[in-house]
Amino acid sequence: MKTLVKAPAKINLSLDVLHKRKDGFHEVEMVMTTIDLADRIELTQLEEDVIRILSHNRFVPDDQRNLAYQAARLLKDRLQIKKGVAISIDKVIPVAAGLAGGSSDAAATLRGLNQLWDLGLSLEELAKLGSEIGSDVSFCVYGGTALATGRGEMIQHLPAPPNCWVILAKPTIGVSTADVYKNLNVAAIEHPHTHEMIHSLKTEDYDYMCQNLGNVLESVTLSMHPEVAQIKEQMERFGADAVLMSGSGPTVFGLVQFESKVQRVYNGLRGFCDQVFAVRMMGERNPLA
Ligand SMILES: C[C@@](CO)(OP(=O)(O)O)[C@H](O)COP(=O)(O)OP(=O)(O)OC[C@H]1O[C@@H](n2ccc(N)nc2=O)[C@H](O)[C@@H]1O
Ligand SMILES: Nc1ncnc2c1ncn2[C@@H]1O[C@H](COP(=O)(O)OP(=O)(O)O)[C@@H](O)[C@H]1O
Repeated sequence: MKTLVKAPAKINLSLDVLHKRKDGFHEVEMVMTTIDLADRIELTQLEEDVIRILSHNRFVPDDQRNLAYQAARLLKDRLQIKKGVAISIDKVIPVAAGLAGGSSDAAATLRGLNQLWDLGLSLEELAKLGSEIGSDVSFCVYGGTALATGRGEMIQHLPAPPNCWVILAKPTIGVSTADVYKNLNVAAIEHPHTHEMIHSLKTEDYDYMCQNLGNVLESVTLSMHPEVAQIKEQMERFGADAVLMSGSGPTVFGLVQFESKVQRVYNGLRGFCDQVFAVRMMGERNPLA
């Protein structure tokens, strides 16, 4: 028995940090949306009681460090499932990029195993389990567009962003999310306009959405990796309507409303980065599986 699940990447249209919590995590306010750049996860039931990870990407761990492995382990332990699973990950989303690739693989594994093992869990129950794996996993269980608060695991659904293209450019460096949060000076934060961003989605106002993109982690990653600033400049120079770093980076995304401009921005970035993508926002939430 097999099931195939899509694991889409996310971008943060806005990312604010309110304060550092006693548990070491940061209290955040993030508007997130899924984009049409996805890993494909194939889950095959095994009679032997093991979890196997198969991936051709050398940056993806094939043991218990893999977030998809952790998702299967969590379901097996909580629901006392004795069956095994082979998890094959066709990796498309760049790794350690600020696009939640690992979190989305974990979320897709939760949704897929719910179906494969006929567990009957709701998306809410899967999202709650996912929050034990990582802060971004709950959002990835639902997909779509949402305001994420708490450490990222509290989800309020929002309307899909106005139709547009997203050009993504990832420099060869990888960024550690923990290091970026560690280097953030919470006292000096200039807060982005989260409520205005939400308003732009509710009123389907593309220009207002572009004006209100903001990410407080951007300046931290930029100071650690100046090449990210160069990519931002290129993206602006080639005509993207608005440009921002996603999550803790280093991926930079540019929004483009008209298809006629997409090729120009895409080609302009190809000379600077190996990994460049032109995709659509997904808008819609994930099906249960
Ligand atoms: C920055 C964001 C924005 O969407 O995404 P990425 O850049 O990783 O994609 C997220 O907040 C990342 O979420 P995720 O990658 O799931 O983080 P976790 O595994 O839970 O945490 C990794 C580390 O980041 C720090 N962390 C994470 C979330 C948070 N609200 N406060 C934190 O301080 C902690 O040091 C933690 O040990
Ligand atoms: N399924 C997975 N895909 C990618 N990375 C994974 C996965 N499982 C664990 N990891 C580890 O998680 C780290 C963060 O990866 P990723 O989720 O791609 O980035 P980000 O947190 O920036 O969105 C990587 O360095 C990698 O070692």
